[in-house]
Amino acid sequence: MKRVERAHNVADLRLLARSRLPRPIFDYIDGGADDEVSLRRNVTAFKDYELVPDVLNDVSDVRTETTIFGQPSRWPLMLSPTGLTRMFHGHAELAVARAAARHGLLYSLSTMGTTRLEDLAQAFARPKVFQIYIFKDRGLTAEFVARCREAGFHGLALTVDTPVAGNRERDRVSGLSLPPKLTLRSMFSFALHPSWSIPALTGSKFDLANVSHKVDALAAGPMSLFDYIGGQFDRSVSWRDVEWLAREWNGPLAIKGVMTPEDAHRSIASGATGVMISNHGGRQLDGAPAPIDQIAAVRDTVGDAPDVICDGGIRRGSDVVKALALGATACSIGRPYLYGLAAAGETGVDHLLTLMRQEFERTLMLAGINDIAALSRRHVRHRPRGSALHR
Ligand SMILES: Cc1cc2nc3c(=O)[nH]c(=O)nc-3n(C[C@H](O)[C@H](O)[C@H](O)COP(=O)(O)O)c2cc1C
Ligand SMILES: CC(C)CC(=O)C(=O)O
Repeated sequence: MKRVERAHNVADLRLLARSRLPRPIFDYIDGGADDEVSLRRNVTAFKDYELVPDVLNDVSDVRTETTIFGQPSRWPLMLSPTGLTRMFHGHAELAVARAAARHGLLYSLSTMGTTRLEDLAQAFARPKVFQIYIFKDRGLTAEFVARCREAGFHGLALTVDTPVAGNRERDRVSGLSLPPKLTLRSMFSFALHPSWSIPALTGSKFDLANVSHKVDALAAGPMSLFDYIGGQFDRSVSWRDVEWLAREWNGPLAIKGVMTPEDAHRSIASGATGVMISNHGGRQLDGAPAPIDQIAAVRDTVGDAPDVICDGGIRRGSDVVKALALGATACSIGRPYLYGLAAAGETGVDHLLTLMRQEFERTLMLAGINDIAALSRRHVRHRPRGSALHR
């Protein structure tokens, strides 16, 4: 049995990823902003919800299919956009997208991805979403819309929680740069991981494939992520941009990084078809609430039609069941699939998606649910930590 197949859950895959990657690269995936309060809370908040089961409901056939961004999905999970994916494994975004396709799930490609959107589209016939960061060069945004339409992307996600880079102290300590460079502190860790380091430092590319034709910031040599974001991302982004993008794209559009019912309402009023409730996996505003805790209020405000996607902290299939019961259309994951990718490439992502799917289906059956449409708020009960039921 391969080592990755002995991983029984996301936590096991995380440990495998940690052993495979030089520490600065692992920390870039794993870390969050400031004191990492939101990073931890995103995960633990799920444990504050109990699942209240029904029984004797005939769960021999469980219906899990749904629609996200107007596209069919085998179950209510999608893969969030992550930048710089080639740093974690040489097969990068294509490996993740292929595994997602095998599982009948939507994949999202980041503006800051390391695969051209056209190449991804060609290799990935399944429904796909492009995530947009708005650069100071506004021409890029209009270009993305045209390129995505031409390449056959089905939806856009506009990330709005990154006007500046969050203060990721693990990256400051490790001296993480684009592309990675050796520092005195990191040299030892790179030397201990030759299978990562040799191809990485001697040739494989960290090309920001979708923007590098216009933004040549890295030409002068490695720079920190903080400097890159500070130099390139547009801080003046506002609701007018949402209205503009919704008009230009005229298709499924989610605003990623919305945390409140008010902003969710405004997103839909501005022309978006959905929101991703997200604090960027605790990598931006530390102290922001956990997405799971915001779902019910957001759903109550926007009504039944818009996509409400819970993004952040999902580590078990049972977490997806809880989010759906509270009113989410689906959940989206970042780190879990990156741990799988770093652990074993496409096989690792595949294994992760199999594990989460099994957990999801098992939880539904144990909770007496034979159709996800039947999940409702009576299936969850909020029991904040400290109750005797929690460790
Ligand atoms: C390494 C890494 C890179 C990320 N890059 C992006 C990105 O380019 N664009 C974006 O909108 N979100 C990005 N995110 C945030 C994810 O899309 C997602 O919101 C987050 O990972 C969800 O939390 P989770 O990791 O707990 O699942 C990134 C997250 C990680 C861990
Ligand atoms: C390259 C970055 C902007 C990707 C990102 O959003 C992140 O690291 O959280």
